[in-house]
Amino acid sequence: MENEASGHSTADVSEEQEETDLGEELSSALSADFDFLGKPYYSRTYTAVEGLCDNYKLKIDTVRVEDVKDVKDVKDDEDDEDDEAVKDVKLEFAFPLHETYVKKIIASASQAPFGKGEEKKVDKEVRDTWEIEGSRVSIEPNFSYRGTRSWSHQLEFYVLPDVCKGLGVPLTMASPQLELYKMLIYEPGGHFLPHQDTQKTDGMFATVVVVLPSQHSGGEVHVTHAGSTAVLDVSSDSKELGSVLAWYTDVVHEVKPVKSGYRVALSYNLIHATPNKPVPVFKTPNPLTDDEKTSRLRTVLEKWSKKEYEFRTVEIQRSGGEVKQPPYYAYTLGHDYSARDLSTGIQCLKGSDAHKISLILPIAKENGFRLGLANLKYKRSGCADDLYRHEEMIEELREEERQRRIAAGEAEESIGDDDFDADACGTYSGPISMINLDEEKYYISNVVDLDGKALGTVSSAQDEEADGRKKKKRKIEEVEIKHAHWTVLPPDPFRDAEPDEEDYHHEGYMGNDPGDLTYWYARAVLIIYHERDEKEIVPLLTGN
Ligand SMILES: O=C(O)CCC(=O)C(=O)O
Ligand SMILES: [Fe+2]
Repeated sequence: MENEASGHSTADVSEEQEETDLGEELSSALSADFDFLGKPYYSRTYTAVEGLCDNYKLKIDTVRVEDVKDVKDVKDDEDDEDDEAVKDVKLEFAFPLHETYVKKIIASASQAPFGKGEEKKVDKEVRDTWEIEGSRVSIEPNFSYRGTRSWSHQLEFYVLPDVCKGLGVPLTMASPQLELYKMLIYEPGGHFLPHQDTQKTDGMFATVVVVLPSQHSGGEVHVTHAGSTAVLDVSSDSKELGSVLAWYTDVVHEVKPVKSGYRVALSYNLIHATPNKPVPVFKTPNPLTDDEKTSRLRTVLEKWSKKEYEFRTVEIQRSGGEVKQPPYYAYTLGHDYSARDLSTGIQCLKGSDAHKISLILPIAKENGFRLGLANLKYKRSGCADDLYRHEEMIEELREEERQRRIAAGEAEESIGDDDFDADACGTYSGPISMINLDEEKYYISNVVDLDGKALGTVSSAQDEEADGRKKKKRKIEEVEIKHAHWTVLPPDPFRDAEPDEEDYHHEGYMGNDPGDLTYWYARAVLIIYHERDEKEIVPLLTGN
């Protein structure tokens, strides 16, 4: 669509060159759905070399004896302080967990209930599992191996990155947190029928289970998502090796009965840690792989970097001058961000935008491109269809009056202008649309780099030094984007959007002029340009 924002009417310009397709190719590469990264569930066994649980010991605080009826054999050597029926026994076990150890652990465990929220039930048909509160369980380095790092280090450096990658959790977000919920022990026959996990705390979006080294067979987890089921079976190396299982909370899962041995696991809640950001959800796969999508973008940027695309030049016939396409693009993002958000740079980005830009950034950097963020405003103004609407309204009222007269048996159904007072009907106040587009303009403001620093400013220290007048000048208002039909991607991004604001003026229906209608749309954009063009680009984007 040709538009006023170019500053020239179509009659003034003629295309001088073949249309370049950089804008089109870039738009298509950037519009790819980069969201497919993972699966709704994940499992892996850590190798002997990785030794997830080697050199660690399991430590359990047994409960106060008086609180537990069926505690079997937790008695410690240094026995009772008489009437205080309190035992604060700490049990410690090295891995792998032998049967005798597990029996001791079970002695201070209780039957795990199931159910939603407050309503918890124990029913061994549904769930036959022993459990111990997470707060009573810890894994610590075994004293004899001094160099061993903390268990939380193992979680942070092995388990969490693996699980996030497996589940496709965008890595630009602050890492989600693993919070120990329960220790679970399955004896032979132990199982849990199909269910979904409830969200136990705010921001919880997945369950992570660390299956500790303890020999068993059976106890595989069947996970079902979108109609297909997979089996997560980590029992074969369970004697020596630790494993991890994970699934999003909307995945239905079942723990099949343990056939032999003991399945001992730590269940963790995986909690989204970034405030005000959407909780990760599993995205439906897109037919193109991520690699294909990123390599398509890489190809476009490499070609652009090597100047293999022509930017457009048009001749202004009347003056004989020339208009050149500015060498940058503004690609509309999925979410909107305030100026304040943008001042934090890449950190403000939400969900799919965060993910997309984190993938684009290294490719852009490699090829000498700079990325920025900005607010984009789009204004469309034209004529309102108020005259037609008003006319329609009068027609409807006339028809109602005609029907009334027929029903009342009044002589004539035809109503002339004279016996129907249109003025008395008031003004039309229903919905109004635009019937004639007179002008459209795009404006850009708050252009920042990915650190949130305003484009064209040198450093915040220099900002401080600048006198008031200079500062004011730096405070960039809105700059009109000339040739927006070349620069803004994807083309015509607001075609199907609802306006964010609407402005309507009319003179009253007695005049013959329709009202003026203006629609405003706002979105954030990703700015992309080659570093060699920075000098040319900055004034265009900042007005300075
Ligand atoms: O033991 C497991 O692997 C999973 C247990 C489970 O599904 C649960 O605690 O909700
Ligand atoms: Fe579960």
